[in-house]
Parts: sequence; C-alpha cells; structure tokens
Amino acid sequence: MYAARGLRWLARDEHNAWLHLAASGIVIIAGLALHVSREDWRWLVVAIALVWVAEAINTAIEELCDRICTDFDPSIGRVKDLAAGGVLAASLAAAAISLLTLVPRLLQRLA
Ligand SMILES: Nc1ncnc2c1ncn2[C@@H]1O[C@H](COP(=O)(O)OP(=O)(O)OP(=O)(O)O)[C@@H](O)[C@H]1O
Repeated sequence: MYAARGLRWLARDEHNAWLHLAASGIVIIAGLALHVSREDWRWLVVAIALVWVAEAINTAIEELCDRICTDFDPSIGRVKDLAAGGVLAASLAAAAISLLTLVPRLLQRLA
C-alpha cells in the first residue's frame, strides 16, 4: 500500500521521526501505566497523530523543494521554514495535550 510505504520511509529516513517515535512510545507507555480513561486516550491519540501528520507533510514539502531546486533560493528556504514551523507548532501542542492529560493522572496516583 502506497500510504503505508510513505510512513515506512518517514520512520526510516527522517531523523526527526525517531524523536517522534520515542515521544509517541513514551506517551503510550505512560497512558497504559496510568490507566488513563477512554476520554483521555482520545486526546493522546490526537496528540500523537498531530505530530506525525505535520512531520509527514513537512517531509513531503522538503522532498519536493529539493527536487525542484538544488541551488540556494530564499523562497525555497521560506517554504521549508514554514513547513518546519508547522511541525514545531504541532509538537508544542502535542506536548501540552499530553502533559495536561497525563500529569493530573500521575498526581492522582501519587496522592
Ligand atoms: N535550497 C535552499 N535554499 C534556501 N534555504 C534552504 C534551502 N534548503 C534548505 N534551506 C534552509 O535550511 C533549512 C534546513 O533545510 P533542510 O532541507 O536541511 O531540512 P532538514 O534539516 O532536513 O529539516 P528538518 O529538521 O525539518 O527535517 C531550511 O529550513 C531552510 O531554512
């Protein structure tokens, strides 16, 4: 399947994907360990998916930019920076969602 092949490339070739993979794994393990509710799992799934979607789009844009322009071009630089900014925004939002979901559960467990 072409879509699955895209995700395989992403996980294999993108150095940032390893960070996302590690972060996703930590969130899933924490969710399991803290027995979060079904409602909370919805938020964690959204957080994880948000980052992967942003990274996939960013990687596709980078590939396309490198294909159409091998020289230094300020416009290409701007396009890449914008796409990378999307990943940063998604990652910050995902971190906030994960902390807002997991920390109260952790404090509950510790109390
Ligand atoms: N052809 C270009 N012309 C101008 N600036 C460029 C060009 N290619 C890359 N850049 C600049 O270098 C930055 C890094 O680009 P690069 O393609 O190396 O992405 P990357 O390091 O793989 O990014 P990421 O960590 O998001 O995967 C871009 O955000 C952009 O500012």
